[in-house]
Amino acid sequence: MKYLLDTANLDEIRELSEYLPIAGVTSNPTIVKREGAVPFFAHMREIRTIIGSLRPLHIQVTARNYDGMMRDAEAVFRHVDEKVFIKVPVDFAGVKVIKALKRQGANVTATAVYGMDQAFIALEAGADCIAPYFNRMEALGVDAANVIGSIAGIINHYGYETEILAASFKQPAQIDRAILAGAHSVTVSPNILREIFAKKVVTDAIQVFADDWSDLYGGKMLTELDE
Ligand SMILES: O=C[C@H](O)COP(=O)(O)O
Repeated sequence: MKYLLDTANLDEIRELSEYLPIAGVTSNPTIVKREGAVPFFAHMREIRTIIGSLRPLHIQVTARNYDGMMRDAEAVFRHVDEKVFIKVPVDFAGVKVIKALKRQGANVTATAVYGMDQAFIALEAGADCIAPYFNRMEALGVDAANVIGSIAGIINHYGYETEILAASFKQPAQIDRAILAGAHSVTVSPNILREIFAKKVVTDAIQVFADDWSDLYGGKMLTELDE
């Protein structure tokens, strides 16, 4: 079970990967757009510097056809590095790209997955990761946990090495459901991750501990007590 950051914000990546067990970083063009028209490859190289070479960095192609997506992938390899997971939307052309990149030995993430049909084809095309869009499926009335559970079942049944990298979360409870359904990893925006720790019951409980300690020892910290 791994948590990735679904953001291109450098400050957030620095802080959250220092505090939380963050396994990598993902983005897509919409996420990059939130940072403004940054120098794209330099920005991605900076993310790589922050997370290091061992944690996966997923970067999405932007072209709409096979040749363009392959050129996008080559540009990412040239300007960032060859370990990047190339995120490829699972449309008709995207499946051809997934197959071709896997023949080259590249790391590939199949994205924009809204159902089992796309996921099963991406599995068979050899994708390393499949990114089902949890919240977007729920918004369509699809049982997202069931989709993830079914993909996980097929992966286990046939022995695929592909991992489910669940994406598109709008509430912490959706992350829980994706993991329980069988997602190997989840990619989550910084604000949703922070929400996990901002629950009032949690902050209240911790404050009571602090208040009780302060009452007991007249405001002295544990390290200020006599031996
Ligand atoms: O790259 C995939 C994103 O996780 C999609 O998230 P979103 O539904 O919040 O745009």
